[in-house]
Amino acid sequence: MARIDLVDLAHSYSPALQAANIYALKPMTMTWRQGGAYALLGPSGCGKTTLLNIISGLVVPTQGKVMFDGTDVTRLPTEKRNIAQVFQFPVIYDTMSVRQNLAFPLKNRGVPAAEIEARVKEIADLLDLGAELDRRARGLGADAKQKISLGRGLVRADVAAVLFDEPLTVIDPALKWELRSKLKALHRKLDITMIYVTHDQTEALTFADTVVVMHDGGIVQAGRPDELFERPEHTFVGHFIGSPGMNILKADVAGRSAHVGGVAVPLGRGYGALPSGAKIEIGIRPEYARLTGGEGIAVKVERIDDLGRIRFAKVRLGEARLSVVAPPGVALDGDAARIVFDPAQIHVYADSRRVAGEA
Ligand SMILES: Nc1ncnc2c1ncn2[C@@H]1O[C@H](COP(=O)(O)OP(=O)(O)OP(=O)(O)O)[C@@H](O)[C@H]1O
Repeated sequence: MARIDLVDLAHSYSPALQAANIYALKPMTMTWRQGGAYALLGPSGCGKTTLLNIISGLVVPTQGKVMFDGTDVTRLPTEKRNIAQVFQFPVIYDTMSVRQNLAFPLKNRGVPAAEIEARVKEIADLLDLGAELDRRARGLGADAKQKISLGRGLVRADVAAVLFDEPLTVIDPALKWELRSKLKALHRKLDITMIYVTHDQTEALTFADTVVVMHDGGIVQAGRPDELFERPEHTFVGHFIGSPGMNILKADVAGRSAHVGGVAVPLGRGYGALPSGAKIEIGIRPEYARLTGGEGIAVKVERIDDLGRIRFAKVRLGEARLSVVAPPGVALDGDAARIVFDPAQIHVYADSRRVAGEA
């Protein structure tokens, strides 16, 4: 168990790339607290695996330090870092039984037999592998094999951290939900620092208590799932989290109102001088904008998507397109309609970063 500090860390994969100022990871400083459940979330190519490999020791960063509980481990090889890793595909011994597979990391470190037995049983029960303990791994399906991999990653109580790299990729969709909940329960019980890499927001939001969102080699926000939803610090977070994502609209902002395509939109906070020359946008989640029976801003409805529990309308406001809630009972007369926003839920962004505003 450890607290992990990344201090002024950055990485470029070669001197030539560095000379061209191309960094897979841009300079960052952050702390992963002991016992935290983190998800590292972002689209393909944003630098998640690079960051995970720097923490595990597979990659030495171009710049900066990795500290485990205050000790500099930047140049320490993986096997000396006392971490466990779970990859996309099962890493197990086919010829061994499930029990032997789970016991292996403990046996390797000379843990007493009675302790091994108890720990293997505990982990097997938590992962619903209790009935398979004496079966040979070879005969099991992909799901069960990956469960063994997860178990091998979690079986040691003394690890600094467990790193998961898209661990549920091979798991049947119906089982994914269950395994995610199990991992969360295991985290609560075991009090181990866990870092879970994924590009899937549902996986990240259901597993983690802190979601670290990466974009283009940098961390754009680290926060609780509700913070990412309610107060995205970067337009990328607004757009990437949520389904549909946040509406981001070009605007002119002065005081407590924004102008979007010539239409005035009242804001819940006041904005003094915004950085001159910056790109100014407002962001509003579809859940906080809705079609009305009469009042509000005139828009053109392009389509309605019925998601069962909720309906979203895609509407056009001048040049901008946005998603808004279409409440039950709101009758549409042709494609012309009106929408209202909840002013308290509108955020203002300057060059993609949220501006706090005054109450
Ligand atoms: N060995 C390498 N040499 C040069 N560039 C690399 C190398 N590995 C990764 N990159 C580049 O670094 C950037 C970050 O890649 P990385 O694999 O960390 O992203 P990722 O978010 O994990 O993506 P994915 O989900 O596709 O694995 C990308 O632009 C990638 O092309």
